[in-house]
Amino acid sequence: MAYWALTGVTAYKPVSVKGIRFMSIAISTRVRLPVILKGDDIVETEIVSYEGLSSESVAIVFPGTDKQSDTPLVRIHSECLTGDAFGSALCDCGPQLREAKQRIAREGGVLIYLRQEGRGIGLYNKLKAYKLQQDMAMDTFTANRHLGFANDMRSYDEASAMLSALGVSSCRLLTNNPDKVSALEETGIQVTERVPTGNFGNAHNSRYLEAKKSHGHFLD
Ligand SMILES: Nc1nc2c(ncn2[C@@H]2O[C@H](COP(=O)(O)OP(=O)(O)OP(=O)(O)O)[C@@H](O)[C@H]2O)c(=O)[nH]1
Ligand SMILES: [Zn+2]
Repeated sequence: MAYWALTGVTAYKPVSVKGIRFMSIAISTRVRLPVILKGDDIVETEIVSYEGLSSESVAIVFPGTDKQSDTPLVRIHSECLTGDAFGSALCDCGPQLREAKQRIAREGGVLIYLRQEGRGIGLYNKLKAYKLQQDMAMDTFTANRHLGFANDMRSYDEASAMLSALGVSSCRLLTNNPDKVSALEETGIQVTERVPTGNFGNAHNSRYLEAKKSHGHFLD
């Protein structure tokens, strides 16, 4: 199911032309956003909002993006309130987001922050999935299915449209997730290189990382 169908919010739906899906969205607001990388190391970015999305997803454009070749470094990050904001050790999202900001700040590029919490099932359902993992020893994907969802409910059509609206038609993608690479290619954004994101294992997320690996993630 597409994400906008899950959330019940109407967005402009993608149309298919010669097998490539397109979405019609437009940039709404671009505004300066200084971002703290570490200590007093601050980078001047721009945050971008859009019209026509199913949720309030944003792009963060780092300086130097337009000076790069035609293939900026891009990270498409799905929202994880627990990991991104609270520093949860149950997943690897927090360290991945920090890594992405630091790497993209070094050379320019774009961070797409998709409001697809819990792989698209939403925060409260993700917490239910955590409960099943903790009480019934289910893995992250089994817990999703137990709740009546697919393994992964995300769509990257909007991410692709957000990049296109910024003039990005090809990129180097910071990810270990093969689905993100193929989804961008299917929507007409060329991925010239998959740049691996780090392996941020700890004592609490080993089962989560193992489950991702068994579902095709490139994790060593
Ligand atoms: N349903 C569910 N979602 C989870 C769980 N743990 C983390 N997540 C969500 O998984 C998503 C991870 O997103 P990303 O880091 O962008 O993507 P990824 O698929 O791990 O791929 P990478 O690009 O390699 O990081 C976030 O939306 C988290 O909220 C879980 O146990 N159950
Ligand atoms: Zn997370």
